[in-house]
Amino acid sequence: MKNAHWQQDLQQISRLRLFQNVAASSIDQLLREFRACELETGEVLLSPFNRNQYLYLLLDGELKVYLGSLENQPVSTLLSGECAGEISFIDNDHPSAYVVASQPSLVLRLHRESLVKLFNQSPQLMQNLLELLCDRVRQGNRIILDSEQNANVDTLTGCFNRRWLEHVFERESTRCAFNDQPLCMLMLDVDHFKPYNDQHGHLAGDYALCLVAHTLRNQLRPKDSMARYGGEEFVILLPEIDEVEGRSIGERLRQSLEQVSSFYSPVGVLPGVTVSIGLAQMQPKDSLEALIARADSALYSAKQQGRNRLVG
Ligand SMILES: Nc1nc2c(ncn2[C@@H]2O[C@H](COP(=O)(O)OP(=O)(O)OP(=O)(O)O)[C@@H](O)[C@H]2O)c(=O)[nH]1
Repeated sequence: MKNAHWQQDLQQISRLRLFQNVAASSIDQLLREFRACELETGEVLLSPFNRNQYLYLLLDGELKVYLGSLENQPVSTLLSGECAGEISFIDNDHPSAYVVASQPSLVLRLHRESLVKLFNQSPQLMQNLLELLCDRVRQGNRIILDSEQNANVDTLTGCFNRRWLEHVFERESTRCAFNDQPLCMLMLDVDHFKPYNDQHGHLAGDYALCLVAHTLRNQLRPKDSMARYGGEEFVILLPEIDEVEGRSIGERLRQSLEQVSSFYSPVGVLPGVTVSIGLAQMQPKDSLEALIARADSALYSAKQQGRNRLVG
């Protein structure tokens, strides 16, 4: 990082979030504590491995924020007017993220020794700093929520995955048991999927799985839950549905796929697929494992009996 010559521009400074509503007379005095520096593209401004002593204000250019590793996707982009390093500037600890210049950038930096001076000179500036910190906390929470959600979603089909099924079963089984309501599980497996892949290619197989997920999901109620349980296996939870009704729902789902003789995909027109289905109704005190074991054994029978059918 090189020191830069910077022509003080009060109008530009008063637009910075940190200086909003700070009296112009104070800004002039406060700015004496700041130094201007230039960053080259790719230069690492903050790293969790180096203690940070500075608060940075981005005047020009762009900074990217990375969590964990520089190999990851950036979690946010800082544009001119924004701050970097405020957390480690205040708690005098290591930064929690990498901040890297993604363009040649100009920053103003402030050493933490000046913190007390700022505190005395401008309560408004300290309030702005606190608001910036609140933004960071909220942004961090959003990142946690997003990554939690991604960890629950299967990237190929957009269905929820096995991890999420565990979570939702806990909730739905407790709710149904409490309300004295039944709960049914359907376990579905695509028939002859290995030969399908062998004949049409793995990518075609991927599109067939998307077709299955899309066709099934479109027929479910909002309170039903569908997860991709494994490669070509899906699990559906039907709260407040008993075995009899579950059978007719499963049968309807099976038929809806049977009726798709071919479908359009980015690799051309492909034949449809059928599914075999195992059905099981939750028994009192059933664990997810126990219910899955019964649905799986019914599915095995459906395969044994010739596939493209429902057993349970
Ligand atoms: N294209 C694709 N194939 C997958 C995916 N996950 C699993 N498979 C394939 O699914 C096939 C499952 O084959 P098997 O378990 O032998 O069963 P099957 O050929 O469907 O036969 P039955 O289940 O007995 O009707 C394997 O060839 C896996 O490679 C995936 O995400 N995409």
